[in-house]
Amino acid sequence: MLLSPDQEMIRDAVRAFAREQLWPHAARWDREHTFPHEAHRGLAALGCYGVCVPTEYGGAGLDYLSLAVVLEEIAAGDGGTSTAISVNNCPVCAILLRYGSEAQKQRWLVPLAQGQMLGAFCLTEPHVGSDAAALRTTARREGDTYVLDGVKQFITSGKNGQVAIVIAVTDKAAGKRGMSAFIVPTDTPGYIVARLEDKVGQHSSDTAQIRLENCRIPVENRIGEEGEGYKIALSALEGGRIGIAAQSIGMARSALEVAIDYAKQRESFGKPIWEHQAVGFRLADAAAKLEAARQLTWHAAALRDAGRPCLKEAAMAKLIASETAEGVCSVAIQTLGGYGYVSDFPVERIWRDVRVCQIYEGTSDVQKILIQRAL
Ligand SMILES: CC(C)(COP(=O)(O)OP(=O)(O)OC[C@H]1O[C@@H](n2cnc3c(N)ncnc32)[C@H](O)[C@@H]1OP(=O)(O)O)[C@@H](O)C(=O)NCCC(=O)NCCSC(=O)CCS(=O)O
Repeated sequence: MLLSPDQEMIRDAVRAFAREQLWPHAARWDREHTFPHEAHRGLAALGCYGVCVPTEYGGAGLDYLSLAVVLEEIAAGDGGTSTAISVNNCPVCAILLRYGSEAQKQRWLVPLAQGQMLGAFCLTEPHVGSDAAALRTTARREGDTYVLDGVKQFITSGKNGQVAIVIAVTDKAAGKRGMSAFIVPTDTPGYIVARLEDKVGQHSSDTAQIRLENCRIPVENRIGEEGEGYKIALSALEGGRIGIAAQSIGMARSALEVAIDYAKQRESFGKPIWEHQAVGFRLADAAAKLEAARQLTWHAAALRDAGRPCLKEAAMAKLIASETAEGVCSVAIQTLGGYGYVSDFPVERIWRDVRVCQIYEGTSDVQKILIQRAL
């Protein structure tokens, strides 16, 4: 698949930003667990917060292929930053765009797409991950308000975000049709950041456990009708998975570039290790697999842009890209030998950052469920 001249221009602009403003700082953000506010402001100014949101709602008015390109470039600069931006785009902005009322779009989508706010998505719970229909968090209607109670787990930007979309049970007896989606500003009393997870990687983005304790929000913050929450969540995850696939590719691409540079400089047995077939073939293999994953991802994005079903293709893209990316990072480490395993070089960090792409927004096994169903 080819990018259009406009998509190439967008790629080049975000790539330049990522090379100058993300990549040089990523190791320090990782070490110091820093959320890079300044870099986020720069990415927001570039239109990265609401890539597929129409311009009348504050977005860049582009398509999913452009979003995939943007996320690959951000991830090539810093994995954790790409995750926060990915979640903000999809599921968060995507849900408000597709299911939000006009008033909700004006109140929440516009600032989220412009980057004045950062969004979080609260589906997963401590005891409920893949089986997303088994949620326990409840939303009880009381007059003109809903009162939310429960615990949400592994929430990207749960602390640094200003608004969260929360999926909660409104009618237990109705099962999958008994869940609803709500907009919860994170400064609402009862929205409690219970803890920040101590993660293997992606230290530049916060992952929080959120306790909702008597958290009262107005009825107008419900998205869509009561009972539509599960469908809203699953439909948004479809697009989100294209984003995670693209991120995986971006992170792995950077690791591969480091490995190629190293292999061309490092000498053993009288010549650069690049000239040893064992090393060169390993890197060639990694580059080929990465390009295949990119093409699968772009294909899923193009289907979505064409308004065609892409549930299976999005699942395939996430499965293949995230698993390929870990393999490519491992090859990069192998190429650097001992130096690949220490923090003097970036490949161990990228390997840590990319590992979670096989887990969040649906594990590899969940992607296989979706693919198998479509066969
Ligand atoms: C494992 C699952 C795939 C199982 O799904 P189900 O079998 O329970 O769901 P269905 O019965 O197929 O669908 C229910 C309902 O939704 C509609 N639906 C489903 N997919 C779509 C779609 N892509 N677009 C539109 N609508 C859709 C479907 O038609 C049904 O509607 P009706 O009832 O017929 O009207 C599923 O549970 C699953 O995906 N599990 C994984 C959950 C997951 O990814 N969790 C991670 C969450 S985010 C996270 O990790 C935190 C990181 S971050 O901060 O984002």
